[in-house]
Amino acid sequence: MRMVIAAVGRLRQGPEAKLVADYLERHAKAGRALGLPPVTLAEVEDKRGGGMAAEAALLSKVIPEGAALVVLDERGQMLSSPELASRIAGWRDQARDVAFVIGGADGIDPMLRDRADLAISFGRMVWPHMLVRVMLTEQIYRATTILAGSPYHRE
Ligand SMILES: C[S@@+](CC[C@H](N)C(=O)[O-])C[C@H]1O[C@@H](n2cnc3c(N)ncnc32)[C@H](O)[C@@H]1O
Repeated sequence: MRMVIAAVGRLRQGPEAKLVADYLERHAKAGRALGLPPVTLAEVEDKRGGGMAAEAALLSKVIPEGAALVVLDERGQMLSSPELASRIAGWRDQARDVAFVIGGADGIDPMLRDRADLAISFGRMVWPHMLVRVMLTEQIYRATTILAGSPYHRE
């Protein structure tokens, strides 16, 4: 199993990048005993102004073939943290790769969005993509702690 976050745009050094690195490191440590791999971050950037279609083409190149495709989208489903944990455990148990996709300023091209296995919403409000990275990495770490039975997550 591989776990990838495929995101449009480059996250420069700063508080968001620090938080993302911290959650990814915590997930990597906690996930080892559970058979969960570290999450790799694949950033794509279209410098030619090709819009969402060009971004989707770049994103498709970094999404492993056959991976469960999870798009982050305000129109998606609002999962609980235990529900996300159980989805992740399911992909692990099927030895299936998973790719979480975060779009750019205009969102995710409908061609890519429509073939997603799952669309996750962090509420109906639109968040900046770098904050979505922070929230997603925290939720992946939280899911890992739920699977580990550690007290980080409390209902
Ligand atoms: C600035 S938003 C783009 C919003 C754009 N209007 C759209 O239609 O998707 C950049 C990316 O952050 C993610 N995002 C923003 N708000 C979100 C939310 N509430 N839930 C899940 N993902 C969100 C999505 O991946 C989105 O493509």
